[in-house]
Amino acid sequence: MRELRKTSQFMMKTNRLVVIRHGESEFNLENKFCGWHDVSLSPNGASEACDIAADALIKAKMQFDVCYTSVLRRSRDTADIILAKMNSSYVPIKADWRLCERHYGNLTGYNKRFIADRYGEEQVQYWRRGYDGLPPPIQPDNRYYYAICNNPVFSDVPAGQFPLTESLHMCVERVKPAWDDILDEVLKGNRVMICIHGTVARALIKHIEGLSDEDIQHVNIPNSVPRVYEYDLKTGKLIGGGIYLGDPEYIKKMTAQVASIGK
Ligand SMILES: O=C(OP(=O)(O)O)[C@H](O)COP(=O)(O)O
Repeated sequence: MRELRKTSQFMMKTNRLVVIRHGESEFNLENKFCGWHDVSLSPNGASEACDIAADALIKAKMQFDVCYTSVLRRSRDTADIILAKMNSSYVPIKADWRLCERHYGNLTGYNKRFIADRYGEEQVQYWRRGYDGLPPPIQPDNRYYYAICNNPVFSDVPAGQFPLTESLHMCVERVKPAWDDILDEVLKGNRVMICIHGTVARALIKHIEGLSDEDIQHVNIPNSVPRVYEYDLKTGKLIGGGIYLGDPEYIKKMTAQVASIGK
């Protein structure tokens, strides 16, 4: 991906878009698969949204006209915190179920190390990062099954489309129509922030950047680090970006932590 432009060349009219993963959640802290379970940010996650995400956006002099989130509270709360710190709480937030995290099936709620010890690291990494890796469907005896099925935040999910598990591939197909709506906003010149989740961000990034099924397996998204894209408003083409805002050493460390199965 090319670098963002530093100066206005040939009077090209462009618009920037930010994709960001929510701050650390309670399940991120406990190293548990989360997916469609609706957990809160950890105290550290709320601080990250304020001190890492918002500060990076303020430093880069970014402002927004509209923000997209999933319907899950870790995504919405992160957007609220960022916009408040930017003195931009007036920015409308559009919560869209199609931007929810990948449904982690029956892995939901389990510690990743526990699952790796039971099924082996190779199998777990395939479930986590293989493009067609499909965890076993969630079962009624999973302790989060009823909380997920009965969560009213999912009331907009059309009948027949409520998943019991999802691969990254399925997540890409779910996110494409939502992305078409978002790209319309970007190309109208509205400044958009998308505040979402690790795997649905990978689905979006694969689609936006045209990454191969193989290459996306190696992409890991740290919490609370803004990733910027730039579009040519005349042609509608992506002309730069996929660039993180923030301290490269911090980003490298946090990305490695996300890639790891952990303890
Ligand atoms: O729900 C999740 O992502 P989220 O914390 O971004 O919402 C996943 O549990 C992240 O786990 P993974 O990085 O092993 O795919």
